[in-house]
Amino acid sequence: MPAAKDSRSAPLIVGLGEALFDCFEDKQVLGGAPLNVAIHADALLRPHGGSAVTATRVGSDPLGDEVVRTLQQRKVATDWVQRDANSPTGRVQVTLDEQGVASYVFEKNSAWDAIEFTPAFDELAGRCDAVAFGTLCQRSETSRQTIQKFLAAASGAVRLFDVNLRQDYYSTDLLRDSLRLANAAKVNEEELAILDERLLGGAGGERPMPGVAADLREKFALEWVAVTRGPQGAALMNADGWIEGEQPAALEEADANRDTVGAGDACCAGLLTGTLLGWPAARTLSLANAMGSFVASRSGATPELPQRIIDIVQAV
Ligand SMILES: Nc1ncnc2c1ncn2[C@@H]1O[C@H](COP(=O)(O)OP(=O)(O)O)[C@@H](O)[C@H]1O
Ligand SMILES: O=C(O)C(=O)C[C@H](O)[C@H](O)COP(=O)(O)O
Repeated sequence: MPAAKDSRSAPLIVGLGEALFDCFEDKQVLGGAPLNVAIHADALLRPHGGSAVTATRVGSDPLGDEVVRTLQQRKVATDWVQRDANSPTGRVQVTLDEQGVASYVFEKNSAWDAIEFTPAFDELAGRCDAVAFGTLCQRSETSRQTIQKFLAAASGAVRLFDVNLRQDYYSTDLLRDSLRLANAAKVNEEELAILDERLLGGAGGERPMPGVAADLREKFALEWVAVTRGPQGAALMNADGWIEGEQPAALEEADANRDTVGAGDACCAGLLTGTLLGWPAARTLSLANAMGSFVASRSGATPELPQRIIDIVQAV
């Protein structure tokens, strides 16, 4: 795994992007990859004196208030939550299939689209140890520029591109540019096949995953490429080759109303935590799988972590 920026004892992770509400048929749940990563990573790093935050922008509306209130309840600092008086907090319509697998339709022109690269963001970028970002948070020209500036200022950090591909919001150029800004990537199987086809000249889905991950890693000079594979768990390609962790738990004892929303984000929190704590890749992947399967077994993206997961991070 890439080493943390230095051996500081209080690692700091930033989830950079849009905090939003996942709107299901019968409920509205706070989410958005950056917020999910921040809440989970903060809980994981706390026993080590570390923390995580989200750098985001929400409306000056009741949903924006709820974002701030939820972060406060989960003891995540809100200093980098910008408020926008002119545009609403983001919302996404989520539809679940019979397996609880989600598809998304995003509402346009949300507060995030006007995210500013402020001196406070600059200061945060300069001292964080890891930052996670995706494609969705680069819908507007303003947000694209803010992401670029933040990542340039975070040049010493682990910069994880979690592709989080939503079909309406990506172009090949955006994918290529994002991979160039990153030094690590997390994709699911479908995203890996799309990147193979679009950026590596593959037929898409025909080549074995380790080979595609190795080519992606080499082409974009990434330290590692993690591939999430649903119930098979995550694996990653780094300088040592293709590495697997302990498999995720089956979802037998899962909530009846479970959904997979946020499983990938929880996995990212585990990947970044293990990386910053200097763990071997296999152990990091085991934590990522424990996180992913726990969140996949529950409703919503940010259930409170059980003690058995905190025990994994606490054990030396
Ligand atoms: N059905 C499942 N059973 C056990 N673990 C799961 C299941 N679905 C997801 N996970 C865990 O969550 C991680 C992320 O899920 P996945 O659906 O592959 O990613 P993404 O949400 O990014 O598309 C997996 O690597 C695995 O650890
Ligand atoms: O921000 C986004 O990209 C969203 O779609 C909002 C969702 O709350 C999560 O991001 C779901 O993420 P995963 O299920 O882990 O892939």
